[in-house]
Amino acid sequence: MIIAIDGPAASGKGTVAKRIAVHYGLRHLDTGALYRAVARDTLAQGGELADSSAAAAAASRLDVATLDDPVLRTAGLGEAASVVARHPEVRAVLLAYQREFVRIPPGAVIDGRDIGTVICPNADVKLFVTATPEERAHRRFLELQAAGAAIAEAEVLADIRDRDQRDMTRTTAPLRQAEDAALLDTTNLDIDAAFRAAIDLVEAAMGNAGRAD
Ligand SMILES: Nc1ncnc2c1ncn2[C@@H]1O[C@H](COP(=O)(O)OP(=O)(O)OP(=O)(O)O)[C@@H](O)[C@H]1O
Ligand SMILES: Nc1ccn([C@@H]2O[C@H](COP(=O)(O)O)[C@@H](O)[C@H]2O)c(=O)n1
Repeated sequence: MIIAIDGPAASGKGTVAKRIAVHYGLRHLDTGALYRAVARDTLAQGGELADSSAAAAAASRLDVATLDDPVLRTAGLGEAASVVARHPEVRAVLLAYQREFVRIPPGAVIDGRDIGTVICPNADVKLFVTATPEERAHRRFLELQAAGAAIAEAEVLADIRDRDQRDMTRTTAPLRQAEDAALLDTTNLDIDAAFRAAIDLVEAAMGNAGRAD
């Protein structure tokens, strides 16, 4: 089974994806970490984020064992990831890894920006998780603050708006809801409520009537 989850930054898609994966005993892939790692490596190798050749070279050499590097969660690498993510050459290299990941039985829960539209257009279930920019900025601010980052909430909101704009307007694989994806707005839902709503949508898409609780 393949469950594809897309949505903008800090909408809660990764949190929901991880819990759905545990619930159904599936593997989980956070594809944002791939782009963050490519940005990290491009810079570490002395390249420019805007240089598609340097970024594609970093993508081809990517060591997926480094995807749990805590530095990937910093605000700067979120922004940097959205720059390398604009290069079609980078996306082509990462597409192969993502398709291979979901192909392994029993399937996977995979979250990102273009999963339902490009990576897994035939996924069994597609969700599009969203929330208002203000709510997303607040959540990301709390997360960064807990990690010890000194950043103002207004700055986080400005970053989120910039990133939304870049992700939605790029030519290759822009962020958008797939026509057959179910919408989950988590603005007024806490994590448990968002998870239960997500399970209801997954079960409905599979033709079942079960609940998470
Ligand atoms: N429904 C919710 N209510 C409150 N906080 C939430 C909710 N869902 C997630 N969070 C928190 O918001 C932050 C962002 O969530 P998460 O990382 O799941 O978002 P995301 O969409 O995967 O973000 P990104 O695309 O940037 O990786 C985390 O700190 C998470 O704990
Ligand atoms: N499938 C994807 C996933 C991510 N991106 C880009 O990476 C940036 C960081 O992603 P996070 O989910 O970790 O916030 C994101 O802003 C996108 O530019 C992507 O293009 N496709």
